[in-house]
Amino acid sequence: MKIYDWPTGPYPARVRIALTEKGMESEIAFETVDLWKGEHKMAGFLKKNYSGTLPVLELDDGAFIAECTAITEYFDNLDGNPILTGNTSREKGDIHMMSKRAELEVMDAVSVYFHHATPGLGPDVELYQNNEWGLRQRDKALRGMRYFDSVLRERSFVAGDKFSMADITLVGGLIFAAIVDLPVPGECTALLAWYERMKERPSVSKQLALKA
Ligand SMILES: N[C@@H](CCC(=O)N[C@@H](CS)C(=O)NCC(=O)O)C(=O)O
Repeated sequence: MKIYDWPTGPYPARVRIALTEKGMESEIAFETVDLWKGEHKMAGFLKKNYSGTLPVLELDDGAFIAECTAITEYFDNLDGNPILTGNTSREKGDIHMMSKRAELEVMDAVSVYFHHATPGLGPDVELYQNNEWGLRQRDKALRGMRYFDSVLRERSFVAGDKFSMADITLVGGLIFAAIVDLPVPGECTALLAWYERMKERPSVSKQLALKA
């Protein structure tokens, strides 16, 4: 199996963290696609992933799976021990909901801020930018951080009492926020404490040690 990615990219980080949690990294070959050169928007890559984003998993039969959540689910179920995406219907529902929420309210919002209200990947790649939309999404991300702070005041992990894909998604959001200099508001003490705990996990610390 092969993953097309950008090693320090915040979305690819989610899949790399999941692979380390599953102990599966050695089973995967990684191929870098240069975001700064816009290689992810070129015709050859768009055949692999219509959305023109990283990461993308290529299976041994030549099929492609895009989207961090889909790739994580695929790996998590390969060994019949889905520790990241849930065993029971209830766990699966809670994890899916909270992971989606971490994407919508934090990670994707930070991404829109990066692509629209900062230079993003540069003028050759960012063909349309809307500063006002980007700034609104920055504010949405900050509201999302406050929401997750309230969640983490009540529980140890994003989707309940166990580490899951939902934690990985929120970690990805905070990795991206740090890249774009969007700090977690200081009053979000539960979110900040949770993030410190996440950084103690080998999967997360290994990812954070990678340098751009
Ligand atoms: N919904 C996608 C988003 C992936 C994504 O935005 N990846 C970033 C890499 S860090 C990317 O390809 N950005 C380039 C762009 O949007 O032009 C997923 O979860 O995999």
